[in-house]
Amino acid sequence: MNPRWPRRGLYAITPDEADTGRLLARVETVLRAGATWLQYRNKPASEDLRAEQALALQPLCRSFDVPLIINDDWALAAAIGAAGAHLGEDDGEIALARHELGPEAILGASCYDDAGLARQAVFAGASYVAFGAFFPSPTKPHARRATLDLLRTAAVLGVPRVAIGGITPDNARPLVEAGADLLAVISGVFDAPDPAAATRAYISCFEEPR
Ligand SMILES: Cc1ncc(COP(=O)(O)OP(=O)(O)O)c(N)n1
Ligand SMILES: Cc1ncsc1CCOP(=O)(O)O
Ligand SMILES: [Mg+2]
Repeated sequence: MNPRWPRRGLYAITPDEADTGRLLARVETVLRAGATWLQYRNKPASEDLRAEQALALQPLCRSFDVPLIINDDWALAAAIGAAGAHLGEDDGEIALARHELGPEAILGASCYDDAGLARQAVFAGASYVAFGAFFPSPTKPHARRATLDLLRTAAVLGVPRVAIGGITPDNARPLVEAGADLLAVISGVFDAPDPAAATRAYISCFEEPR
C-alpha cells in the first residue's frame, strides 16, 4: 500500500444510495469534515450503476486526497484507477487481486472474528485486516461478532487494523484503545442527523493517547 495514505481515522463506507448526484453530495459532506478513507459499497446496485458511481466518486476523492476503495470488485477498482479494493470471503482471492492491482494498492480483507483468516490474508498480500461486527449493526444485523481481544492480538500482523459493525461515536473509544487504526462506519455517519458532526465525533476518538 502506498505509504502516502494516512493509517488512522474514519473509514467512511457509502450507504446504498441509488441517486448518483445525491451520493456525491452526501460523500462530499463527510470528506469535507475529515473522513480519512472512503469505501464505495452499494449492494443492491446494478453493475452499470456501480461503475457509474465508482467513476463519479473518483475525482471527488482525489480532490480531498482521500483514497477510494471499491467493495467486492477489484476489477472495477482497476478499471477506474481507484486506490484499492475490499474483499470479503466470497469476493475472490486476495493474492490474485494483489497481483492485478499492484503493490501500491490498498487491499483490504474481511476477517470477521477469525485470527487465522487475518494471518492468511496478510500472507496473500492484504494491506489491512478488518474485524467485526463489534456491535449490532443496523446495516448488517446478522454479521458475525468479534472481540476486542482479537483486535489487540492482531497487532502482531503489522498491518492496519480496521474495526467495523455498529460503531457509533459513543462506543468507538474502546476499539481505538484496543488498537483499531481505522473505524469503518456506514449508518453512524450517513444516517446521522448531521453527518459532518458525526464524522468529527469519530475523528475525536483518535485524539486520546492509546
Ligand atoms: C472495512 C470493511 N470491513 C468489512 C466489510 C465487509 O465485507 P464483506 O464481508 O464482503 O461484506 P459486504 O460488505 O460485501 O456485504 C467491508 N465491506 N468493509
Ligand atoms: C459491511 C459490514 N460488515 C460487518 S458489519 C457491516 C456493516 C457496517 O455498517 P454499520 O456501520 O451501519 O453497522
Ligand atoms: Mg463483500
